[in-house]
Amino acid sequence: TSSPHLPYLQKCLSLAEQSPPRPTNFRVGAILLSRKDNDPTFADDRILSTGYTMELVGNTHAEQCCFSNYAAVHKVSDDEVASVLPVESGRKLIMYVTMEPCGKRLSGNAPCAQRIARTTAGHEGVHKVYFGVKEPETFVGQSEGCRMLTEAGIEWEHVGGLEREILTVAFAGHENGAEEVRAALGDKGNTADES
Ligand SMILES: Nc1nc(=O)c(N)c(NC[C@H](O)[C@H](O)[C@H](O)COP(=O)(O)O)[nH]1
Ligand SMILES: [Zn+2]
Repeated sequence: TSSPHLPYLQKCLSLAEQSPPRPTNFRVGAILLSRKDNDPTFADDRILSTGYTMELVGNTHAEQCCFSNYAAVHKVSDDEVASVLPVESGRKLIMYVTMEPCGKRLSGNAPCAQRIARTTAGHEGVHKVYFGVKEPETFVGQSEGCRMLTEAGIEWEHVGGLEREILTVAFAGHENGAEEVRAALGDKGNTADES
């Protein structure tokens, strides 16, 4: 039986495919939604925002665009997005991202794990993040995103099954993308089943 999370990762993958290919980052897609507690079929999910890498002007990440899009709709600056995220008893904020939120960016811009963690400063914020692959070591070596989420008290979970597709899209702008996909598939934590 396939995981109920896969349709959301599939949608994130479609978002990632809209990202302009670059050798200097990964093409990633993200969704922010509100989920009713104890709702096993996710029937009452409410999509709040989506984003993909470089959707917005500048060197922007998918999760960053997801928050920025939401902030813009609610007429606040990116830094104030936490103040306009919905807080409803019996519901939690969930994020789906094709790739583990970054813990460090070579550009020095604020990493997405930090942006997600900031939503919980003084607010309920994001409760859990589901992602389809760990960040490959290409740019920053061993990824720190999950550790940063844990430190912020935010749950996270790797949902397997779409690793090859997600990495193929992520690496599309890279010189030797196919080789990097094979290497990343070999990494522990991204071992796709042999199918
Ligand atoms: N989760 C995630 N979403 C994205 O939209 C994206 N592009 C990355 N990519 C992570 C990678 O580590 C950084 O792209 C490099 O570290 C270069 O940093 P910049 O992107 O130039 O800030 N990761
Ligand atoms: Zn990021």
